[in-house]
Amino acid sequence: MNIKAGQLLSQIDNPADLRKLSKEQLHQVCEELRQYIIDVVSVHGGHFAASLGVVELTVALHYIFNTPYDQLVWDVGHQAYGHKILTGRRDVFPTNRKYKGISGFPKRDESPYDTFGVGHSSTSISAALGMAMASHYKGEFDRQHIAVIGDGAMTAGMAFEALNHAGVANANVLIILNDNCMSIDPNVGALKEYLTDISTSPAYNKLRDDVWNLLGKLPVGKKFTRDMASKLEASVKGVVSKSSNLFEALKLRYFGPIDGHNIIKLADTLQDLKDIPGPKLLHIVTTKGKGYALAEKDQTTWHAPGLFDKITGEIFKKPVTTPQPPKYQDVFGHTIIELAEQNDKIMGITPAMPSGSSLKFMMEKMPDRAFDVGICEQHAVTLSAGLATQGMRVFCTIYSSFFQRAFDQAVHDVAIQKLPVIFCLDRAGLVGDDGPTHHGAYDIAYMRGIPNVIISAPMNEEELRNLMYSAQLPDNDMPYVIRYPRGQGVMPEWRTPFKAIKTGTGRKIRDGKDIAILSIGHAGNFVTEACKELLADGLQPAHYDMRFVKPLDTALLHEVFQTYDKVITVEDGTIVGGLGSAILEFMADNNYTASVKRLGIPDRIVEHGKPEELHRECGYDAAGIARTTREMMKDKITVTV
Ligand SMILES: Cc1ncc(C[n+]2csc(CCOP(=O)(O)OP(=O)(O)O)c2C)c(N)n1
Ligand SMILES: CC(=O)[C@@H](O)[C@H](O)COP(=O)(O)O
Ligand SMILES: [Mg+2]
Repeated sequence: MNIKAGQLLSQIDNPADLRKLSKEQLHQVCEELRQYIIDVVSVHGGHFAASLGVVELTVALHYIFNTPYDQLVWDVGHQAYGHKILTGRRDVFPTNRKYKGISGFPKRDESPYDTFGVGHSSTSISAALGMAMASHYKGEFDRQHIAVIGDGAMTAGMAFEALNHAGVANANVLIILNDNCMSIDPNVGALKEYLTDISTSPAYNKLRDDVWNLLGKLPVGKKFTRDMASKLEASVKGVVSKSSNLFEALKLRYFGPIDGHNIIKLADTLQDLKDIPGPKLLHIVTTKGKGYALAEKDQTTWHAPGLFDKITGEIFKKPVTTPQPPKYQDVFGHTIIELAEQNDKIMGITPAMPSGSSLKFMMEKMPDRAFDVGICEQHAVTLSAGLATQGMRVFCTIYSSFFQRAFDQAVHDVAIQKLPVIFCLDRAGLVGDDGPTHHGAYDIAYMRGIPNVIISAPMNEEELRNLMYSAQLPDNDMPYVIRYPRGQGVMPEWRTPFKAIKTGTGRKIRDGKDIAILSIGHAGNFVTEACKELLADGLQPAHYDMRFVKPLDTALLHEVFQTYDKVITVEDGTIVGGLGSAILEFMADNNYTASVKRLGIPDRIVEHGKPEELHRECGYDAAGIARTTREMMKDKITVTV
């Protein structure tokens, strides 16, 4: 379907075209940009509500600043669709997040306007500050550096670390705090309450008006002078003590809050702020999903709704005739409640993904035992460690790629102290459309080197339940990782009775001849499929579901290497340091020789696309496994004519 951009938008091939328009025409540009996002995302999918909320900001930024010379960094980048459309990617926008299409996030090698690659939150202030410091060093004093960060992303430690530095750095950086009171789910924490207070407090509103009056007195086109700056500071002091404004206390000039949907006010304000040197923060208030009523009303659902009918708002579900297996996240979400009903020491922690991880079920049912702590993975892990010191059995659920943030906490606070925190690493493996920033590729590799840690992965829903059950039993006194992928499992009837799985034991799924395939986790199902194909060819591979990467099931591995001289390992994770590497180490340590082929995520960045497309590209879908098996078995295949 050919989706047409509106009359003005279709003529904006880059921000220079936008800058030729009058300020009054910006209203129409905003309207057309919003409509184009709705038209394309409804048909092609992607993040939705966040981009709608920053339409006016996006237009104002590219109108006022000289991008890409002035450097604009979007935090997370899920809200940057308008930015992509205005910066030369309007016509390819329908390929957004598709295999070989443009990325759903800003990406440096995609456009000079994408100054910094993003996907994970709370990096924008550090990155923009780095750019600003480099400009200062190079004498590029006319260059502007802008970080756009949401109220959710602002809750992360990294953002505070950057603010702490920005306030004293001699650098020209503007931080725009896009406050919509939402993360993916409603934002949480004291900062959120503080921002609400600022936005509603009469003292701050008076301060804001004074500041705007002062700015309004600036002669058009005249630079903001030191004199003006000191008057502005005096006005700030006159209304509230500087130390009572968090950002002022951190030595950033604070402006706002202002209405982030008033395009003219935004443009004027940005124009004024351009002339104020040094670190400063503009607080804007916006509505996530602005301009699409259903999204404004249910912002969590419309964060990334999937395909929908833009007129009726109906979100399309895949038509299904047979009972479907649940998503792994939902098996986690329901199972933790069942376990918590039996074990009053169980608690649940998620850093900002209550819906995505399905911990929200427990948060609703047991609000004193399950918590969203904001986009704070490091805190989530050490908090879990603290709870564990007091005998709590904590299930800390984190997306595999976001868990990378908390590696040191996993080592220093959990593993060294041998605290039995249970890490449920959701979205492990290739996640699909979100691409390389979100693939859960590395967790096995980076956790495997840490002593005292158990690493497991279920092949199906039943195993996930049983691993969760086993991890919380009193006889487990070790940190316990359970990794599982995005999306559905394979068992429609998944509410199976709990059975303990002995740590470090795998299982034989099928006996075979000549070759054994060892898999970990959900990818074992690709092996099952491949085996069906191979059996039809007359080949008989054995299949073992290892279940644990650490400790390995050594008894099972001795059986494998004493029986088979050809082995394939399959994992939905990097082959560098993953299950395959662990098997090679076992072989070396035990003087086994066999031909081994490792299948998994290769040692390169895998881009975005549907998981099936990516598994195929990486050669560990069923067809790839069957192909590798045939190649290894070439000498054994007899061709009958
Ligand atoms: C480190 C990390 N943790 C979690 C996420 C998942 N995530 C993506 S967007 C988002 C909400 C961000 O909220 P905010 O910054 O306020 O932006 P908004 O969507 O409200 O515009 C979250 C939690 C992430 N991208 N990175
Ligand atoms: C931008 C971001 O980080 C999240 O919105 C992420 O895309 C969610 O992924 P899931 O769709 O797998 O929950
Ligand atoms: Mg927000």
